[in-house]
Amino acid sequence: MAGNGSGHANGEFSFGNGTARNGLAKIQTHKKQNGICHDDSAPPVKAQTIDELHSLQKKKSAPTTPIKGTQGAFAVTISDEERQKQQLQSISASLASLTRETGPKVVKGDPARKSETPKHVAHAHEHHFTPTISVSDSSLKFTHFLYNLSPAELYEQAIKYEKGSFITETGALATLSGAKTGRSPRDKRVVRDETTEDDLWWGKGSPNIEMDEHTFMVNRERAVDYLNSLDKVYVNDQFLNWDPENRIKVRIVSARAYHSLFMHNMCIRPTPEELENFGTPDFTIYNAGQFPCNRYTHYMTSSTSIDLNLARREMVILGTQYAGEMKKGLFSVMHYLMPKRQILSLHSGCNMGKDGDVALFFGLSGTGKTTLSTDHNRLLIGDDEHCWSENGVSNIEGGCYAKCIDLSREKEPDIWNAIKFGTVLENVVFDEHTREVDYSDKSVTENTRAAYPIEYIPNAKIPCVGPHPKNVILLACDAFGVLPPVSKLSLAQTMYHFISGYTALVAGTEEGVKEPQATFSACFGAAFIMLHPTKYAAMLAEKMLKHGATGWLVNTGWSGGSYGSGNRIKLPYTRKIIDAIHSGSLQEANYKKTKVFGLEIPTEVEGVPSEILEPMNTWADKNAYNATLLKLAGLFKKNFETFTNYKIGKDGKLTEEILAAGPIF
Ligand SMILES: Nc1ncnc2c1ncn2[C@@H]1O[C@H](COP(=O)(O)OP(=O)(O)OP(=O)(O)O)[C@@H](O)[C@H]1O
Ligand SMILES: O=C([O-])CC(=O)C(=O)O
Ligand SMILES: [Ca+2]
Ligand SMILES: [Mn+2]
Repeated sequence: MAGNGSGHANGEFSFGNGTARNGLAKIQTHKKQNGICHDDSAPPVKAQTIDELHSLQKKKSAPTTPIKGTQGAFAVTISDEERQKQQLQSISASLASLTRETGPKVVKGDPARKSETPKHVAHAHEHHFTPTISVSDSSLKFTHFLYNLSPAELYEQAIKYEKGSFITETGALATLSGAKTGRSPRDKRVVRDETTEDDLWWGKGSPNIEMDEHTFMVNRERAVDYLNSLDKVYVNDQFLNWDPENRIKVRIVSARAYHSLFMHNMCIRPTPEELENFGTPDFTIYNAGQFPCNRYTHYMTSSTSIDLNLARREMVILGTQYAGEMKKGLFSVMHYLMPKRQILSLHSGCNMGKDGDVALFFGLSGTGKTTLSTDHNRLLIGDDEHCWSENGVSNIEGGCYAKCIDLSREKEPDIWNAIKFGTVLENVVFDEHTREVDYSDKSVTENTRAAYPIEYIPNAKIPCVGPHPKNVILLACDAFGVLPPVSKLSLAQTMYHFISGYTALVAGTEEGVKEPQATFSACFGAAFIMLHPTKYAAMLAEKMLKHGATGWLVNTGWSGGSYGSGNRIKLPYTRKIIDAIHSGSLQEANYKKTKVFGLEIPTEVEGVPSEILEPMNTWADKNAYNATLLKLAGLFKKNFETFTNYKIGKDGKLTEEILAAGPIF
């Protein structure tokens, strides 16, 4: 009966009578001189009212280090007031309608906080504004903007206002991307004008579906009107590219806290000081994804349109809330801007050994860039988008975007541990009570994803830059199960496979793909390139030659049969293969040449059963193997026909070598 108020030694139970030694303590009140009772167990709070008490909870955040350029004798110091005003003007310019003289009033802050009276108000578009009765209602309303909110603030916004937002057991923000759970490449359009006409890759095989300037403006206005019709929008001002000389300033205007947090994680986060001096962005995204495009508009073939205008440096998103569109839209922009500066942009992961040896991991969606570049024994430079310049490599992004389907703590511990507070978890299924995520559940989609800042990986290399690559690893997830787990490539073979960009597209990342199927995607990312593939290929060949990098082809796909009968190569084996590439031991191995594809395969790799290194050994039916091998070779040949008329680089010799480096049968 312990704890019941009375503890008689003999175990007898009784209620205390108030005077007994062991009974309940008698309530004592201290009589004060004025006769008022005080609960003085703790010092009183420094507030007179509840509102005042709540106002004490938060303190004003401000940059703590001095702002660059304001310290010198001739430095112009602008006041906080002035800076706020400039920022407001910049954002109201972003939100301005291009057809109406007055837009909504733009104010900073959360409309839910009624007590905070806006300090500054700007009219989106202010020139010759004469109030007349013909002014529309939209010019009288307020649009609030929430500027570079922190993850904690965005969590609160998402949970309060966005259905389907939940905190998981480990603290991640689980969210739904809506009807679209993958990118929509058939709805990605690029404005064809005088400059892009000659610069860009158009026509067969190109990802750049054309649209005209006028249609872009129609969609832009539609997106801006939608955003302005809301009570509030989110604005992110961030950077792309860790190379300080080639850093790009981006602004993302979006309607959802989910989108703002996603981009907070995926782009490079400015310091408070950098944000103060941000100025005008180099590129702006208008994400009105909840709102469809208008099918009566010219060029529109569905209710989704992702429109890129390079001259205006703007992108408009209508009809899809899949956040990957923003990430990959900006990647397309980099694929245009960087080659203009002789810098090669790459759809690759990148990591570095303790001794400074850098490896690039190319591959289409789902082939293992994120999984294999996230390596406990190496420093992570980035998982998806890089630049290779005269100075070495640099990550374009500030975060990672990992596939989560069947994620396990054992096989991918670093990614597992990165799924914590601040991480966006898209389209996963979780227990309604414990909020434990079931990573094997595909009920919403196969393409479940986690977006987290790169520093969530313990051995991230920050700043995310490194020296010139030593190994260039081409990842292919071969659903046919005929490509060897690893082969060493000549430069010509590397170029052949880079231009081919083969994989079996894993279900889900692109809309409408339900099971693996053979895909060829030039430069392992045709959906994102803007120039002709041979332009990137020539740059890669030149850089690999100059810096003595070795090319490798790694099959992270099937072994022992095609999809359906064989199995995916075990991740621990692939990791062993990658280890041997990094350590240099695979360079020294004995090799033999395969039939048809002419690939050099090692006879031994430490930690990998030797019999799987030659795919034919793993197939029970050798005839089926040979037939499948020839079938795939035929698909390669057919795909490469488009490129046979192009010269790669200055040297005609390399072009011929590349053509000869494909399958021969
Ligand atoms: N042998 C293997 N090698 C690599 N990945 C494997 C292997 N077997 C299974 N996988 C799984 O395949 C997926 C690879 O996805 P990953 O996120 O690395 O793709 P990605 O190349 O980064 O694609 P994206 O560009 O779409 O982000 C992971 O879910 C991983 O667990
Ligand atoms: O873009 C996405 O949605 C995911 C990704 O990295 C890719 O598909 O290459
Ligand atoms: Ca990835
Ligand atoms: Mn990718």
